[in-house]
Amino acid sequence: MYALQQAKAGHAGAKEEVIRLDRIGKRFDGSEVLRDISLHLRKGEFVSLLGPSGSGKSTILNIMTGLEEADTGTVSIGGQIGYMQQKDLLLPWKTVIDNIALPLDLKGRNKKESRALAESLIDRVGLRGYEHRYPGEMSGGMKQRASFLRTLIASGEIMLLDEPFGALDSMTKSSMQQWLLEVQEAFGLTILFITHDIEEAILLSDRVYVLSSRPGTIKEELGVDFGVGDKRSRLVDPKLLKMKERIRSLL
Ligand SMILES: Nc1ncnc2c1ncn2[C@@H]1O[C@H](COP(=O)(O)OP(=O)(O)OP(=O)(O)O)[C@@H](O)[C@H]1O
Repeated sequence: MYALQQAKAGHAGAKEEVIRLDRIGKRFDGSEVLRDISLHLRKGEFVSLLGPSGSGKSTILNIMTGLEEADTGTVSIGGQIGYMQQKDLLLPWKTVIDNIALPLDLKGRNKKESRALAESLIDRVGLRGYEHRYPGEMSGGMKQRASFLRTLIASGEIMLLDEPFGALDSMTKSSMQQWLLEVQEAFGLTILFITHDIEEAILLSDRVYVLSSRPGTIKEELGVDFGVGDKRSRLVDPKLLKMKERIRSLL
């Protein structure tokens, strides 16, 4: 898998573009859902799409992955995409390790090799000791980490994450955010992250696209650069509040 072979290869600041959408438009049943959406991601970036419900965020990811077709505009993708959808659930009758290896099984890969690869990465997602548990025996955060690893193993260096932490309580959410930044660093991932949560977008991202709805358009693209320390220090930075207010005024 490319992402694993290229671990630590990509970090924010690298310039190569891996995704570009140019002037995308989309209608469903005659109703305009997306208008003139242009955005890009550079290798190693963490970019968020922040917007109200119905602004077309999931549709944008569906267009990137080819699940939906744009009516107008162009899509360029330069890498392997992994897509973790909102409804991405683990199969309750399979153990964690079998759930993680499932996409490889579906691709017809050797079962032993698939499990060995899943095993080798289980520490990275903090699930050592839980490999043979069933999803029903695990917390929401653990299930999300297993689901994330399943997506990562199946695909590649670009991860599209549709509200992965939306259903988690605030303490779990905050530890998962930290975990995600560490995994991004370890695997050199490029991440496009959908969220409703303004603070979450600011804490995690290098850039944020703010969308408005009906139809979904990009209201603003904001660079998040507080200048000092790692992203965790943003939590206590006075600039956080200002930026939150600014984004709230756009929504
Ligand atoms: N396949 C489809 N057929 C018809 N309408 C659709 C389809 N997919 C999405 N829509 C509509 O397009 C609009 C945008 O949906 P989308 O799920 O992309 O928004 P979103 O910003 O991701 O919303 P949320 O934050 O609630 O997940 C909604 O009004 C939705 O009902």
